[in-house]
Amino acid sequence: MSLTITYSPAYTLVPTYECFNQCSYCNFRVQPGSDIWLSLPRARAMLQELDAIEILILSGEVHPKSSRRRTWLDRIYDLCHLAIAEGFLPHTNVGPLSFEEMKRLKQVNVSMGLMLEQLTPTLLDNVHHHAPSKRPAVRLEQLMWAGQLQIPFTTGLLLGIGETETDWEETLVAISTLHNQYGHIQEVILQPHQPGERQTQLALPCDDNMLIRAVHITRQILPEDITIQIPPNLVQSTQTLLACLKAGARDLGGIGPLDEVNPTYHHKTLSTLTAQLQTQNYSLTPRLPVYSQYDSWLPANLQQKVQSWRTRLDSRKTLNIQRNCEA
Ligand SMILES: O=c1nc2n(C[C@H](O)[C@H](O)[C@H](O)CO)c3cc(O)ccc3cc-2c(=O)[nH]1
Ligand SMILES: C[C@H]1O[C@@H](n2cnc3c(N)ncnc32)[C@H](O)[C@@H]1O
Ligand code: MET
Ligand code: SF4
Repeated sequence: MSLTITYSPAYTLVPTYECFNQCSYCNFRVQPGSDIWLSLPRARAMLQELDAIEILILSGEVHPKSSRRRTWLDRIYDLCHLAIAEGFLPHTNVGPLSFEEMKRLKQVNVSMGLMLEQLTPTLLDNVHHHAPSKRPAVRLEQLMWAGQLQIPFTTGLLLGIGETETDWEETLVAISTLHNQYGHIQEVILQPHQPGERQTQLALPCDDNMLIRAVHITRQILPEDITIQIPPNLVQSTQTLLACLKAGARDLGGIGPLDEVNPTYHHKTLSTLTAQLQTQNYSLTPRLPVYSQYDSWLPANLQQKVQSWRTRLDSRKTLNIQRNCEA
């Protein structure tokens, strides 16, 4: 029997690249006011004939006290609503939200996400010096609210931004503690930092051995029911990817035409990834952006859409098995 590795067939919509934070490793942000926000008609056009299930809504941030904050959140809500109307399942990751904002977006998302990055406050003196959204207390509170609101949640660690192994452990223990309380963390991303062309401060990439070590440590600390996700385009070799799987990673995250956060690091095609995984007897299979144990947490209309996607995926798999048997 082969071991199943999952990925989410995804397409990313970016409401705006403008962001009031300046994380020194970011290749995504532009100055507030210098960007034209994604309009609904343009988004509708982008969503035509996509081979995706998940729509990842990934955004730069408008300051919580700005007069434009309400318009920004409305646009995010409307984009999620549009994605659902077009037959997709939204997952929103747009930085910290107020409790009310999060509650509102729960109505139009099958899961949501926010990277914890790292809990250590030392990063506020360097990479996060101009990034108030990255204050550890603010992000921890987000994870707690998501639990209270019963939102299936994705979080993760950004690796190689100047933290120590003890910092990883501290962050992972905090995630475990919150999950033990609310049971809402479906997956944890181990995101190796990779330099791009636009970041304000040149920095080294996260070394592959460091990533493999992080997977080992993570598997030891996190509860069994949290899946470890590795973005395959950010590892430097196939060997490393296979070593991460051996160490306990089970998911490759959203795979689509463009990684908006790291646009210079392209994904391999699914058939290449499938072949590479097969050499070690892993089989690659698509999944939804919500793990099935959380289906009952979703609003009724979204439960219906998720059910029909599950049926579609199951029949696709049966077809594949039949084809393999005939071949
Ligand atoms: O294509 C990407 N997808 C990213 N995703 C998407 C992720 O791969 C999928 O949306 C989840 O697996 C949900 O199915 C994130 C989701 C989060 O909630 C938090 C952070 C990320 C980071 C990225 C990313 O850098 N690139
Ligand atoms: C959406 C997520 O993308 C991650 N992120 C931001 N910039 C980079 C980079 N250069 N390399 C890898 N990950 C990055 C952060 O962890 C953020 O929370
Ligand atoms: N701004 C959000 C965050 O950092 C999501 C996008 S980052 C490119 O959490
Ligand atoms: S990583 Fe997110 S919060 Fe930081 S500057 Fe980039 S878009 Fe803004």
